[in-house]
Amino acid sequence: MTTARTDPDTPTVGLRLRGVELGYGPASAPPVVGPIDLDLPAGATTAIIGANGCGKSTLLRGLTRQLPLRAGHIEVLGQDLSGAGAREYARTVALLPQHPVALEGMTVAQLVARGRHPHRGLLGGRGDGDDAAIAAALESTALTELADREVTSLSGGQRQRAWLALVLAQQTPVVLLDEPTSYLDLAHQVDVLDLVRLLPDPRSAAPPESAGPHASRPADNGPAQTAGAPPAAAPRATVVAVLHELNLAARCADHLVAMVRGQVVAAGRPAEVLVPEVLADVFGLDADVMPDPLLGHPVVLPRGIGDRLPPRTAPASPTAQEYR
Ligand SMILES: Nc1ncnc2c1ncn2[C@@H]1O[C@H](COP(=O)(O)OP(=O)(O)OP(=O)(O)O)[C@@H](O)[C@H]1O
Repeated sequence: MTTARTDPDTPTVGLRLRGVELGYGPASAPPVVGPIDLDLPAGATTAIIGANGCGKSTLLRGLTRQLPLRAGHIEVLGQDLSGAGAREYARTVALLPQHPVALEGMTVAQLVARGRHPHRGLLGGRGDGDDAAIAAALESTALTELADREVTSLSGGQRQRAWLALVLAQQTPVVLLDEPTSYLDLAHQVDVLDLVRLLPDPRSAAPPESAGPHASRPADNGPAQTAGAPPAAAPRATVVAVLHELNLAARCADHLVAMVRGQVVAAGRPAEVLVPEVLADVFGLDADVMPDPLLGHPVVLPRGIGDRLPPRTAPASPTAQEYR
């Protein structure tokens, strides 16, 4: 497993699952997820991959307590938060759901401000810290100029960034994202994932600039303590994202978890998980994998499914030079 830090005072496991089972309907129905034991590294980015319907979103719902555990327990940053109230939990763990819906008439700024609710007392008003967190979240998602627009009037990608801004404004040390890039163009996908994978842990005094959207990518996909951009004094948030785009997952995540039918079948660094045997197990996909020539992370080259494979000797394709 990838471990993010060596400091003995900070937990190296962000989320520790033991015997976790999740499901819908009567308890007698078979679980959709589990039982699973899983350690996700603290201060690092984990991507969960797997075929449609294998239980990725269900697992995230369990991690945010939207879905009660049928069995087992989850430790968050070394703590048992099972007895914590909803507000307290939401100060530690934030979720960007797969299909969030904004209220009609709500502006981007109003939506993002909802991320501050867990930080206020029951009668508490909005303070300077709230305004700063909202402004920073809008800026890092490039939405400052759209702050007064109604969320429902935005494009799919802008809307997705608005929801991400809400999660950023929540300033939690654990951030869960269910397909955060599904409506984004390629540049915004890279931008958003680079933003979230460098999110500072809000419990530290890290300068917010360390999570800037254009911060550079470490070359080797290594664990957090070797990542090039943030200084050693800026611990990162624990981020868990469901991602379908395997090459982006390999580029942006320190750690991958592959699921099949509610079970974890592989977990580790991208180069350990994205191998042809695992891709065949998880997706029924025949694929080659090779290292990215510049960044070093694995790149998946899908060849086909089962016996519907195209011929291996493809006709010569035009070179980049010929396109120019
Ligand atoms: N609210 C629900 N009630 C009953 N069954 C559900 C519910 N939500 C999901 N399921 C079922 O649980 C299984 C896992 O669904 P889940 O959404 O967790 O998969 P996923 O891996 O996130 O899929 P996708 O990649 O398509 O988003 C599926 O069989 C799905 O039909």
